[in-house]
Amino acid sequence: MDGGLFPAEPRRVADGAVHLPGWLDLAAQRHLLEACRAWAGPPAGLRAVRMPGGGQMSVRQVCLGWHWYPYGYARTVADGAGEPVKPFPGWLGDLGRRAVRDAVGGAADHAYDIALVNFYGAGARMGMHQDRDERADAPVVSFSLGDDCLFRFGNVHGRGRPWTDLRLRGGDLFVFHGASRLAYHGVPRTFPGTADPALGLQGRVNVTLRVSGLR
Ligand SMILES: O=C(O)CCC(=O)C(=O)O
Ligand SMILES: [Fe+2]
Repeated sequence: MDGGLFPAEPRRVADGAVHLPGWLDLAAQRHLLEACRAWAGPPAGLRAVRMPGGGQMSVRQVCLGWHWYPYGYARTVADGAGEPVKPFPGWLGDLGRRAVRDAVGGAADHAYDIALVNFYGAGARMGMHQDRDERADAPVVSFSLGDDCLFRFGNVHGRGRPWTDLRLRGGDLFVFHGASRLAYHGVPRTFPGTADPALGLQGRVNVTLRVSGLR
């Protein structure tokens, strides 16, 4: 954004992957961040995910609707104290459908029922992976808040090249669907201290919305 005077153009990153810089205005970013802070609290709050290999993700996460753990979804914190997962709020689904309408067009009637909220402190990163534990092919909607990051959007065949590196900033929307729904992607780094001071967030938060296809 150029000081907000000229809304940035949607950018097609790959077939089925769209970046809409600055889609959330400051008020919407504040509202989403405030909600994330509430969701981060116990029970079933922010946690460090343990991987099957024994390592720990550097990103801390809280889930709404369905609890993600490697590699599946449950209604409770199945890899923790077993508390029920927090509900997925209706307004967040509305926001997701609006995002898909702007990014993709069409009816956008997807019944979003999962939010994964990721908190990136300084030095946190996320390796190349597919979002493939869902049983539905609805678009994944991603909102970014706070610090900029380097976002790497790759291909459906593997973790390697070709990929496109782009900078996701606070307020940005990224949607991937269709031919890109199972593309590998990751966050090699964030840029600490780049968040808009008006937001009052140190670090980066990313919220992805998904349709589980689970009952
Ligand atoms: O932090 C991001 O921008 C990406 C997060 C992500 O890929 C995920 O939660 O599966
Ligand atoms: Fe992902």
